[in-house]
Amino acid sequence: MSSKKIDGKAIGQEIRNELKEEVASLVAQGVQPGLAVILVGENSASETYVKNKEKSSKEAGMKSILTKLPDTVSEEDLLAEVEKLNQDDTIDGILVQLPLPKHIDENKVIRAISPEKDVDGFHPMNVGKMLIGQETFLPCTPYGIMQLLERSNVDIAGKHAVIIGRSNIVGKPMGQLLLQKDATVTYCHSRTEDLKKFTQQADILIVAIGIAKFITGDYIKEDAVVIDVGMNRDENGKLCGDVDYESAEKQASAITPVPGGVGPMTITMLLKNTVESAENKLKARMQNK
Ligand SMILES: Nc1nc(=O)c2c([nH]1)NC[C@@H]1CN(c3ccc(C(=O)N[C@@H](CCC(=O)O)C(=O)O)cc3)C=[N+]21
Repeated sequence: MSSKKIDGKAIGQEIRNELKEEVASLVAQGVQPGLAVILVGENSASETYVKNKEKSSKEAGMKSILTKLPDTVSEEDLLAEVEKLNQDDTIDGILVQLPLPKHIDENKVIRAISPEKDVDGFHPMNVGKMLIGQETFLPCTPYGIMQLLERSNVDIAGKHAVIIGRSNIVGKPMGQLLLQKDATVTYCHSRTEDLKKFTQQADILIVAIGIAKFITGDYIKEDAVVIDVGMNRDENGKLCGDVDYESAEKQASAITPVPGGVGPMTITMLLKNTVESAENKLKARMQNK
C-alpha cells in the first residue's frame, strides 16, 4: 500500500515553500538570511550533501556561502574561520560539517560557534536549552522527524516511542523532543540485550543504527510508525536505510523511505533554523534603535 509512505521529499518541499515567503518578507525589511557551510577535506558523499544544501538555500532566496578547507588545516585556522563568520553580520547560520579530521577537536570547534548562529543545534548551550524545553535551535534531523510525525497526524502523547541509537545528533535529542510531546520513551543501543523485545512494543520506532536493512518486519508491531534515519549503500551501491522497507512496510501503518524520507527534512530544518536566526537578528536590531 503506497499510502503508508511518509513522503519527506514532499513534506520538506511544503515547508521550504513556507520559508520562501518568510525569506521574501525578511528581504523586504533589508535582511537576507545567510548560511555559511565549512567543509574540511574531500569526501564525495558530503559534497553531494553540501551541493543539495546550496541549491535549496538559493531556491528559498537565501544567501549561501561555502568555505572549503584542506584536511590538513590546523585546528587554529579552522577556529579562526569560525570566528570570522561569528563576526560577519551577513551570516545568520554556521554549519561545520562533521566528522572532522582526527587532529581537530570537534567539541572545541562546536563550542566556538556563536550559539546565536548554531543552526545545527549542537552547541552545549543550545543542547541544554533543548533539554529543559526552552526555545532554541533544534538539531535538524530530530526536528525534521517531529515535523514528519506532526504533518502526518501521528499521535505522540501517551504513545511508546522506541529509539535505536544514542548519538548526540540524532538519538539523544530525538528522545527528548518526543518526551516533550508526552511520549513514553525507551532508548536502545548497541549494548541493548534482546533488542526485538523493545522494538516489538514500539508505537513509534526511530531507527538510527547505521547497519543496512537491519530492522526487518519481525521487529515491528502491527500498525507501528517507522522512521528510518539510516544512510547506507547496499551491495549494489544503492542508497538504503537501516530498515528493510519491503518487510517492514507490511507491518507498519506508516513508514519513511530512504532516500526521500528523513534526509530532505534535515536540510529543510537547517534552512528553517537559519531563517529563524535572521528573524532574531532583525528583532534585536529593532529593539536597539
Ligand atoms: N554539522 C553537520 N550537520 C549535519 O546535518 C550533517 C553533518 N554535519 N555531516 C553529514 C550529515 C549527513 N547529513 C545529511 C542530510 C541530508 C541528506 C539527504 O538529503 N539525503 C537524501 C539523499 C541524497 C542522495 O541521493 O544522495 C535523501 O535521503 O533523500 C543526506 C545527509 C547531514 N549531516
